[in-house]
Amino acid sequence: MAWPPFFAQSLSLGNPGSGVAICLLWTPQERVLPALNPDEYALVGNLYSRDGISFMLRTLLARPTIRTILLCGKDMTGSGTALLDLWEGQDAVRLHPEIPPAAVDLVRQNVTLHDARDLVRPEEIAALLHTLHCPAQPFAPAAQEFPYAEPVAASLPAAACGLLVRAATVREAYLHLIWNVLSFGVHGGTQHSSNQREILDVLTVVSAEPGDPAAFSHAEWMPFTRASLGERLPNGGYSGYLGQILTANPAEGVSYTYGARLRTFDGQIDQVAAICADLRSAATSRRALAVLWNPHQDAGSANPPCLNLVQARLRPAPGEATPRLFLTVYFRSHDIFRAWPANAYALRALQALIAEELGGVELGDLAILSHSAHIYAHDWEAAAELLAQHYRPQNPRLIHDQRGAFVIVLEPPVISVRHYSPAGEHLQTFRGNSARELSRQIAPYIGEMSHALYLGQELQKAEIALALGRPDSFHQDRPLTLES
Ligand SMILES: O=c1ccn([C@H]2C[C@H](O)[C@@H](COP(=O)(O)O)O2)c(=O)[nH]1
Repeated sequence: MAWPPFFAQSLSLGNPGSGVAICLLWTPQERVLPALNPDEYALVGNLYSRDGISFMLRTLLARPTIRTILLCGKDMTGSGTALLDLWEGQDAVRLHPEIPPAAVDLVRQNVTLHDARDLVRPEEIAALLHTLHCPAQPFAPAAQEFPYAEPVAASLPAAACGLLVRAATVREAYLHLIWNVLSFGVHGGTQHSSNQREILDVLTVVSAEPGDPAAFSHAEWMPFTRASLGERLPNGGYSGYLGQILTANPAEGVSYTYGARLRTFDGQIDQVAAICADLRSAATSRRALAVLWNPHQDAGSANPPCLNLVQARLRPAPGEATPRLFLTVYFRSHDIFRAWPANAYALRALQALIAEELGGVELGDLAILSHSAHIYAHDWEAAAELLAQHYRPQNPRLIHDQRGAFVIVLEPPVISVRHYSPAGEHLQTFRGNSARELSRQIAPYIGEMSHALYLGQELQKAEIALALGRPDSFHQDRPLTLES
């Protein structure tokens, strides 16, 4: 059996006859090892995370001759404190479930932890080690090894609030949203019977969904039919769900419609007409706004509207001269799986209707801010199945960075990086000696994660070509040509 069984490359072996292991926490081994006498320890390693404690136990049990652990080095993330807590009998650390409690007890009872946390000076660690005379002495009759299963996390860590999702169409955005809520949504109860996963304040920006309902990106696998969404009628009206949002016609079986709130607020105000009038009188207006929350009716109501605010803006898109019509909406509560796409299509139709009223302006982005973006527990399985069938992560090379492009050129002894706008205008130039230095300089100007990863790889290639004295071997987007 190979020992150590895990992370062997990250551990330094000394004298198998010693019963001492040194845990350096976050302090680099290469700083400390030169000062130590390798006869005086069996093993030196780090402990960066709480998960590492399980691997430490596995290593000790796989060759049960280590009787003292010298715990020193910088305790950056509290992993050292967690280790001590475990030795003191607390159950605060989640250990790998395959390690039986009896095996954990065996280690705790037979291996002494020598607490010298935050001792970082190599000479001081060496001096302390010298005082710990502890030969290898078995504390168990045989080695114990346990199976190891990769973890499957139920929910991944993320910021408490705020997520930006960009997509060309409602269909594409819908799949991204489901993936995000299932992956990062916080589990919790609701006022309804089912539990949910929820992200707070998700801003979804849809840039290229057609405004004409006949051309919507609807797919037959969405949880509502194309027929129920409705269409534009020859008389200028709308049928189905579109009718409920764009017209004041009452709908059967619902206590209110968004259309009634938009078109006849408090029984009288046509807020869509008001938005159009406002933008017609002042194209730069920031006051073209409709509210759907009516305090007279909604405070304390059992069924208040989820869509609360709609704002329209006329503004040219970057690099363009003529204004487009942008629409931003706010939902206090959004059922991402069942309601989001139908809401999004109807709002795109509303955006198109306002643009048409304003003389046929082009559509800008539709921005939907969902305060509570959730998927109910009874839909988790169907939502996951939908992803399995239809969600393909985007090819990072095809994601367009609206903050521009970077061209890397070697000008020995420096690397130069030219920043261009999406329209090809040269904006600024950065110069530096290493990939790390340039990464730091350009990071604030990169708009997409995939673009940052790509540039990191290209910069590293440029640095290697420079270090090898072969600047000719570097061409951005091509492998290094070192053979010739
Ligand atoms: O246009 C709508 C109407 C309703 N809902 C969902 C959001 C919530 O899941 C539920 C309303 O529940 P409360 O937030 O009021 O508890 O309906 C939407 O997502 N969009």
